[in-house]
Amino acid sequence: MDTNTNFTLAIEDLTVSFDGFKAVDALNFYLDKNELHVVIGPNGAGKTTVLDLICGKTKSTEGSIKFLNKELTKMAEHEIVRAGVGRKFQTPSIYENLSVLENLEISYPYGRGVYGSLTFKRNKTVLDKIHEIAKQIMLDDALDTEAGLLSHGQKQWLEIGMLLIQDPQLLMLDEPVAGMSVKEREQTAELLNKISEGRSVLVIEHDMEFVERIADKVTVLHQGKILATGDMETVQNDPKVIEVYLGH
Ligand SMILES: Nc1ncnc2c1ncn2[C@@H]1O[C@H](COP(=O)(O)OP(=O)(O)OP(=O)(O)O)[C@@H](O)[C@H]1O
Repeated sequence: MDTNTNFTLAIEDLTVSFDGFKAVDALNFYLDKNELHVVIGPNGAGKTTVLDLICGKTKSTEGSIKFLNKELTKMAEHEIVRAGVGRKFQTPSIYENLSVLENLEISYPYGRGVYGSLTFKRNKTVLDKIHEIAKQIMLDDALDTEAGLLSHGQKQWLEIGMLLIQDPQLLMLDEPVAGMSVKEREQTAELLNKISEGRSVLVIEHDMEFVERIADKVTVLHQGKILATGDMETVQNDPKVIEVYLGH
């Protein structure tokens, strides 16, 4: 695709083969600003691989991934992060022996890495931002708490906060509510709805009740291809989707 688009993310003809097996097969996928899009589908459908391709962890065999009209397929992982793509993996990668505040501070986009960040003086701009994010992720009362002492759900929120502080235009989350309590799921739904304002959010999720709560759009992936895409109701009532995924 050589022309510019208004989409935050425009994926065209994206294919990746692992020893001849196409885990993602000629995928076309578009994401708007302010859109929270959930990808669902059976195990092995290619969901994680799509996120791996976007963040540069896996290189495509063919096709194009344009993020804000920048071609990502030729960029290194750290360049993609700097361009404004944040990704949260299933297991949180927080620093357990640092406080919530320090975890957020380390992620602030000045200097990179633990030593780079901590040698900077805390200034008001940074602290204001940390407080703003902490409030958003419901950890403003826990700023001095050691991250290792947080609940499972709070750890997930902290990691989301560590991405938000970098203000990504695209945020990708892999099964964000796995292992969370009912209450934490509700709070996470609210959080995700809020953070999709002004940016694009791409979520992989299996919990259909949660998907229904958050999704502006849903795409069902099956054998590396799109089986259906649209709003939740359309997708849920699609006979092909019921057959390969929801009916089980
Ligand atoms: N690096 C790799 N090398 C070889 N095969 C791979 C690689 N990564 C993924 N695959 C294969 O590609 C297919 C899609 O995997 P993927 O993890 O993307 O599925 P998924 O939809 O995320 O599944 P799940 O819901 O189980 O996480 C699987 O058959 C998987 O074994």
